[in-house]
Amino acid sequence: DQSTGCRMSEFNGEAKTAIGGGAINEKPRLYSLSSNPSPTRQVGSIDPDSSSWSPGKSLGHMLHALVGLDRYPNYLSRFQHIYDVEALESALKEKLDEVTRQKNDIIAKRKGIHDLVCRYNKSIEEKRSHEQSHSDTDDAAARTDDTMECSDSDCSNFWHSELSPPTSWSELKKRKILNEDAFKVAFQSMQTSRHRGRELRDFINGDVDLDLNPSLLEQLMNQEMFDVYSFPLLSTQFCYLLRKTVRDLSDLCESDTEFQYLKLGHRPIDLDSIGLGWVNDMLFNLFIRPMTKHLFAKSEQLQNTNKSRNAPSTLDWRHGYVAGYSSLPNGSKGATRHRLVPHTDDSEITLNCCLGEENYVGGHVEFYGLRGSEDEGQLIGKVERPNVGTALLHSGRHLHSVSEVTNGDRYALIIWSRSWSCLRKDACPCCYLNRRQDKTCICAPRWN
Ligand SMILES: O=C(O)CCC(=O)C(=O)O
Ligand SMILES: [Fe+2]
Repeated sequence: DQSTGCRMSEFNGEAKTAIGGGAINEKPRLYSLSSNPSPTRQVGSIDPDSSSWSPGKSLGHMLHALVGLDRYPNYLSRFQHIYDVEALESALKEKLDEVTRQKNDIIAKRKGIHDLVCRYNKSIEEKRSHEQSHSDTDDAAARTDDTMECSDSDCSNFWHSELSPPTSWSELKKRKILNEDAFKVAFQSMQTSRHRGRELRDFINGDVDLDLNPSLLEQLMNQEMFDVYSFPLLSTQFCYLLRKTVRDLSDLCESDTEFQYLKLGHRPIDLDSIGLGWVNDMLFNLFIRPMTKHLFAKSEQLQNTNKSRNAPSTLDWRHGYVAGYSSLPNGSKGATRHRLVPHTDDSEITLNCCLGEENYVGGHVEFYGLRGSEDEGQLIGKVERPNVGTALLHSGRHLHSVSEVTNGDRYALIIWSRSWSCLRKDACPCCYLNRRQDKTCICAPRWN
């Protein structure tokens, strides 16, 4: 989610809930959990409330217990009092209840968002039919009825033609989804690679890896500052379409009482949830993964060391959303951010593509060095106003912020990508973020 990045502690005092407040974490990271039902007292004479062991209050205690359970047989036999074990039991149950609550919430929300998108599509089709058929209204009504039914539960097949997934390289080109130069780099690289002639969908689905030609890439990309690269990615038309879709859906959600509970435009809009996951897949597989192999594989430890230097990057997960900012933040246009405090993303590599508007003021992306490096916290540089369609690529642990938007509205498509199979597999989150390799962490194999 867009609130799980870690932010810099010096900004902790800011308003967290106000619209446009700029903060991204709902909860300060104090290693404590919100509520803690007192463990029931059953055995022993010591007052359990006076015990300093408190996995329900201290996230640190809970993590100790999880590592202990994972590492030692009969770990819990070390606890003298059963109520201490029960304290752990109830803390874990509370977490499990939270997982179930969030799961049910997500299922219900996704269903609601799906219905909202259907309603939006219907209104577009109706408008088009109306425009097209002044002469033959009966025909138009019949056509409209055909498009009314939506049984596709993942929204992927019912978007109107401009937002449906492209099925071939020529369609991708014709529909002008990508910036022309970016398309050429991807297409020409495909044609000169061992996967020459493979279908676009094989790449978008991740069935085959695209090798981007390094010299074409060099012509396409710029280095903005240490560890931050930019390149033209999407066409201005497609940026406009994404921006308009986010605004229209947010507006419809706000104005229709049936959908208001969804509050779609009050948070960044997850592309998967509105049936546009193909955009994430396309950008992830055609650009983020192959570019990462050239730019970050070593520095971010994303290269599988068992494989050759040419092995694809180990990124295997993506999450994409449109974040909206405004000088007048408002949920009905999908722009509730005013600015964003310095933070790191919960991602290995982040893609940040400017969707416009054309004339917003402010909203610069500022960078403050890699978490875990000597430069952490130093302002390294800023990207003031990229062209619409231009993307930045940076590592998720590069601290960054967005300055206040002082006029107009600003939208950005953000894609977070991770490497569950490699970088995150054997590292605790803290060592992962700081790239510690000394193996002294409690989670490391040599501990104890
Ligand atoms: O809006 C931007 O340019 C950056 C957004 C961002 O950093 C985030 O959502 O994590
Ligand atoms: Fe971010």
